[in-house]
Amino acid sequence: MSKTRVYELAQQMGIDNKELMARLAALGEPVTNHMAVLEDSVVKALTAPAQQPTHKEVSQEEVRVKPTLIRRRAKVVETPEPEAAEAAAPTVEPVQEAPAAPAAAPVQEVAEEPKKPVRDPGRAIIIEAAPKPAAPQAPAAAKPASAAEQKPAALAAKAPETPVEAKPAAPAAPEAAKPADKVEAPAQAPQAPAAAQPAQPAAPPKVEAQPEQASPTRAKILGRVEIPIPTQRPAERREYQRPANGERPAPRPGMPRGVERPGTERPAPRTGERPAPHMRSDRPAPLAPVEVPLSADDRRKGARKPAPAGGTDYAKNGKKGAPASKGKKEAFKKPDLMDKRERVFEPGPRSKGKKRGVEKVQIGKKTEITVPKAIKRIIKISESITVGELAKRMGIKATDLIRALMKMGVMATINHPLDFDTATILATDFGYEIENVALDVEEMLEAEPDAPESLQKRPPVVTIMGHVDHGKTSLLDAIRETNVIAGEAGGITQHIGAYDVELNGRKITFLDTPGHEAFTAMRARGAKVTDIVILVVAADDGVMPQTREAVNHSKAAGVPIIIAINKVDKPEANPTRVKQELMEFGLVAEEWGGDTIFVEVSAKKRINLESLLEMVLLQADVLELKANPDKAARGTIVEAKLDKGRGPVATVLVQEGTMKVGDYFVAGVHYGRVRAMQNDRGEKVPAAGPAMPVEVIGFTGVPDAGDIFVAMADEKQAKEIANHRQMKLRESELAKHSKLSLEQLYEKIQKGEVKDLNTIVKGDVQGSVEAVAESLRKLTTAAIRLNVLHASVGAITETDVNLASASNAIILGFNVRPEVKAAALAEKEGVDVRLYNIIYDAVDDIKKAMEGLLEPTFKEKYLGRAEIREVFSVPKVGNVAGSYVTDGKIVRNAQVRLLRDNVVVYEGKLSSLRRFKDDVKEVANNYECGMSLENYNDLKIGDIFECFEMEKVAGKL
Ligand SMILES: Nc1nc2c(ncn2[C@@H]2O[C@H](COP(=O)(O)OP(=O)(O)OP(=O)(O)O)[C@@H](O)[C@H]2O)c(=O)[nH]1
Repeated sequence: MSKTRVYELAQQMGIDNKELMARLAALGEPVTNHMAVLEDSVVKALTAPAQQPTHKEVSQEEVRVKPTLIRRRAKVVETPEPEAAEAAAPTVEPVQEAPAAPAAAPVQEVAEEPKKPVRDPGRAIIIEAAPKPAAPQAPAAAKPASAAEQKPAALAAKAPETPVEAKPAAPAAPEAAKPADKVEAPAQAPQAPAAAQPAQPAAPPKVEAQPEQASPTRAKILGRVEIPIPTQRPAERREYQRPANGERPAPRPGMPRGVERPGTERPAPRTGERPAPHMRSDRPAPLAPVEVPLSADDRRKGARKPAPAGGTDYAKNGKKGAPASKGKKEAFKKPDLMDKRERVFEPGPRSKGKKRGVEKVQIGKKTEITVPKAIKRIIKISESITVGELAKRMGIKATDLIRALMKMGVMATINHPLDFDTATILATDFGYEIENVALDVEEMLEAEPDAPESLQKRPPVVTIMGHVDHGKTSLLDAIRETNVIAGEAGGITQHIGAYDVELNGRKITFLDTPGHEAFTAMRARGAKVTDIVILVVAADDGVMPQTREAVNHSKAAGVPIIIAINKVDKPEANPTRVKQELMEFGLVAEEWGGDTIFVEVSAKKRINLESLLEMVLLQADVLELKANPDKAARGTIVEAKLDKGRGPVATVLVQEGTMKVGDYFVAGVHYGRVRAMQNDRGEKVPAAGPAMPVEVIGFTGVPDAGDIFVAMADEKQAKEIANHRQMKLRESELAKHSKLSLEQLYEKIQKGEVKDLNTIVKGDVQGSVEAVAESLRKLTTAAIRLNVLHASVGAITETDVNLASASNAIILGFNVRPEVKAAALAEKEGVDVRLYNIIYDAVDDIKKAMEGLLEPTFKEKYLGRAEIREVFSVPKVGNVAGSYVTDGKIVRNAQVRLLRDNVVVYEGKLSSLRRFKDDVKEVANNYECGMSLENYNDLKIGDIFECFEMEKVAGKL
């Protein structure tokens, strides 16, 4: 003992090197590092004071119970706490290598002890603590057994008794010495609390010796709980049983948390084999001497807590009390909470129980049935609503709604748009009401009927139509120029899509979009702009196909026609023939007893232009065209464009009211404020009255020709309506449905929605067109009248589709095809285009549709087109067409028809389809290929192959 180093002494005392160094410094023996050698006197000085202040004395009482067993009882004499001394449990140490016997002994010995402390749960810890001072001794006894593992423990055990003995052991197993030192510390501080704390590391060797019986551990539990708890692993068992009976064992709440865990803390013995000076269980021990005033309970807690908590060294420096009380709180509260939770949520012992419990609670909440207030059961929709949106607003699953729809015979997806009626029926089933707010918006925009006294005469709006080259543009220009020269000179003519001319102080507005295409396109958009149509027919050419079309379009729109027989200056002009030809359309000249105005003019020679205008004014008088100029403006967009400098610009034809600069307005899906207006002569105008065309700047977007323009009271309103329309547009695009198809006809007839069936007939020869038209007219019944709006020779054009769209008509084609653009437009507009080879089939279809018997089972699906660029004659094969695929694709096994000037000349199958020398299944767009037809050799350059296939369609009726 002559040489004791700082770190050794620190270990012996169970304190940090630093702390020891601090104490040394306090003693006036400063050291520089932990390796410094201390004199015996210094060591004594350091260790002695710890004993003096305490009022406790610890002595060992050894009794050799058996030859292999020594019972050591630590006698603690403590003035304030005599119980502690009593509580000092006897420890039994195995002597020699006889693990079984000593193991049994301690149980017996210890079992006696708990009796006292059992009354107070806190005392249970004393019982646990009691063996601890003895525990170090146990290994001491084991030491001779020369079990290397036990060495440290043995040293530790010996240390308190005969430190001199322990010393030699230390060099032999320096590592092992550490635990010994730890244990030694309490020995040096023989007070009960100090002794209690090191117990934990000391106990393990016993357990190791007796792994099966683990008597020390068991002893603790038995002493602590005093209920019939199984002797083996009580803590674990309790843990396991807890969820099963849903409640914790009674003693638990009263017990500090830390106490319970030692049961699970079996690995503790390792401390014996693997010295761990840092372990928290050791820490309280060295500090114990300083904490003399602590109660026995506190000491116990302090001793127990660190190990199970595996936590920090909060037991130091007097903080001990706090965690202990916290532990109690937890001990009382947490089990309560757990119990509640278990009772409520945990049906079984599984850990998943918690989750399940949570789920159950949620399910419980969901089952609450709440009926929304009446006001909340009204769903406002605009025109249409998707299935998903309706379900969302009703708070039901979309699948439920889809199921309800299926019951109604409607197969729908979540994005399927529902119209107002369907939505109403569905919503009623679910206890909701549907309110159509779209109607409100449109109602807001509806023109109020004007009081008769507020109406004033307005200029007529005229459109010029006619066949190509009959002089429409020339006539328009002639009228305008004449008028400009006659009127205000100097103005720079602007093309704004419309202009007005003046005659005898009266104005006439001309729409500068000659041709019935524009007229019908605008009408198809719902705009009724034109009051009078001037039909130009060249006197030298007579009635031509487009003349007929123009007549039909005008008639379909119900607009009166004035015939301008043009080019009368020409020598070959024959106005009488024109009059005769037009009689066929019911346009009979006045001098021949009819009511149609005919004017013979010459645009070139400016002949009779004034009388033409006079006739227009006369017709306007007949029509009594009037409007109220003293209200907010309403009109139609005639033309619109995006100007680089000015942004969106549109020509508005005011139809009623007066438009002023600064007015807010809405036009189609756009809105804006009139920033500036100018007329066709480029003059700025502050206001525009009825029938006056003006170019307006101030749109937020480019509107479409035919959009209705309405001046609004304020911007907010205009914006709201425009947004609403945009939404509606999107919805209607989604809900795109045909205007009228033959399949729907019967249904609509039944509902009384259709009184007139309008058709447009197109054919390859005039004879068949007339025959079809005549046959169709004969189908007229009392319930439904069949109108042939237009019948002509040639391909189905965009104009035909527009007319059909505007008049809700069906197009019937005989041996003709729609032009590509026309087909696309028909698809877009939802116009039903039916193509036939036999007249009988067409008439029969209409008849069946009217009777509700139409059962279409196949529908043609267009695949693509190829144009013949070259024709080769191949021996034994026949003619092969070198073709170029211009649209879609050509498929070898699909059906094909050969079109010559859009007239079907052959329909059948391909006999071959090749790319270079290879037979191919299909050829895509923009590729060349060789094609030949089965049993048909008349192929010509410029012919078109149209490839299609027949698709089976479920009968809709
Ligand atoms: N002799 C004579 N020629 C005329 C008269 N009106 C027009 N033309 C001529 O007829 C041709 C066609 O005139 P346009 O005004 O272009 O006919 P359009 O109907 O507008 O023709 P598209 O715009 O192609 O539909 C021009 O060469 C004109 O010079 C006329 O009154 N007399």
